Amino acid sequence: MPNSEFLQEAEARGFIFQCTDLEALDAALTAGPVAGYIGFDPTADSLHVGSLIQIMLLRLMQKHGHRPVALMGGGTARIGDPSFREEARQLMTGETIAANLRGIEGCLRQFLAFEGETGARLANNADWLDRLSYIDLLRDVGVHFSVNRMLAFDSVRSRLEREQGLTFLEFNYSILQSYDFREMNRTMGVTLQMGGSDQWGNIVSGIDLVRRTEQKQVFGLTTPLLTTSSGAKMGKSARGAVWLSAARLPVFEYWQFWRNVEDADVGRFLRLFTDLPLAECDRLAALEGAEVNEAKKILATEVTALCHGRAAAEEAAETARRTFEGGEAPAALPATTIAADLLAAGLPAFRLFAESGMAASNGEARRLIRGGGARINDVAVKDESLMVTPADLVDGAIKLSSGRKHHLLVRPA
Ligand SMILES: Nc1ncnc2c1ncn2[C@@H]1O[C@H](COP(=O)(O)OP(=O)(O)OP(=O)(O)O)[C@@H](O)[C@H]1O
Ligand SMILES: N[C@@H](Cc1ccc(O)cc1)C(=O)O
Repeated sequence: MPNSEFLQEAEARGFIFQCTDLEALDAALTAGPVAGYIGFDPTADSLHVGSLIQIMLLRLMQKHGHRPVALMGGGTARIGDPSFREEARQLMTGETIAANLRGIEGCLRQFLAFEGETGARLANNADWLDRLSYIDLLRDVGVHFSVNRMLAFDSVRSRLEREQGLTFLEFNYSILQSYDFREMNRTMGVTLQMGGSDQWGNIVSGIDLVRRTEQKQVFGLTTPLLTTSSGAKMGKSARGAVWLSAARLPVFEYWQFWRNVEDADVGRFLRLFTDLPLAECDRLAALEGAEVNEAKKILATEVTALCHGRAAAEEAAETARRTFEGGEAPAALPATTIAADLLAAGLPAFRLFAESGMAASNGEARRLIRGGGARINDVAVKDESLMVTPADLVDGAIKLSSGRKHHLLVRPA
């Protein structure tokens, strides 16, 4: 059991996968404030819930009096991290990277407090990587890297085994991430780098560089790579990524994503993604039967409040309550099923009305929608081609209404 409060809570909440030297890190954290960083490449203009565990870990550091540093990879995004990726990333233009940086900074600011003495820090590695000169870099840093060792990392193995391989551009990525660690150690006193378990190779390379050139011990800590209980990579839904920016994903849909998690995930997600005390997470995780749904609503509201503010989260919860619990009790409504793969692929609203039997044909469904008489989950359908996907499921069903009196619950089967 670690002595430092940060590691104790990180462990209890399920954040820790691997650490390069847990005992020594624990001693450093116990001795005083530690600065630790996590890097985020601006590969899109918003972060998604896959990065949320990393953001929550930075918050946890801050809570326990340590200094979190969020590094935006404005420089590394020009290369693209090949770790565990099947194919090279599309190269991005300078304008795209600049726009993405603004979006990502917005996401990070939603979660971390950057003000004041104990505030988090925000950095951009373009500030130092863009200035590097090739031969100097090779002599200063390249000399400490063993190609044999770089090729042995799991994160690049599958690429090396395949014909199209790994470009020399990508091969340089871990050198630059290692350079970041050393640079931030020198200028900001950063002694810890964290990240998802896919970052292990890059993190260990950085630790090695600091040890060789600075004769200092620094640390690496990785989180598990989150999947849902059914094995899907966390963060992606049938509609694509679950984005943290409201411009990309409306707050209500974000709330819904958390409301619809699998029963077995409720406790784990409460511990990782909310600030609720552990005892409360355990209590909610132990609920069974219909009560699990109450726990999921609390999860959805708490997670949404951290990302979008409490008022927006409460509003989403209230919209859901009105939509699904407002009118008739959903259990009392007639119900039918629709092929699960049809819904998984997404289908236009008019087809759902026709497929489910709420309208006799596609034509009748279109007329119903045009006439303003169709509602999905109690929200009027204005566009007959509105795509309906599993993200619209609430308690496993989609409520269709035709006029005021005719309702039908549609469940995937
Ligand atoms: N499902 C996940 N669970 C835990 N950590 C994750 C997950 N997805 C991403 N991360 C972590 O978040 C940080 C940023 O991830 P990354 O840049 O690979 O995401 P991405 O590029 O948006 O996703 P993808 O690789 O699917 O395109 C890294 O530290 C990574 O390890
Ligand atoms: N390589 C990380 C991002 C990152 C960039 C620079 C760093 O110094 C650290 C991490 C990723 O792909 O998620």
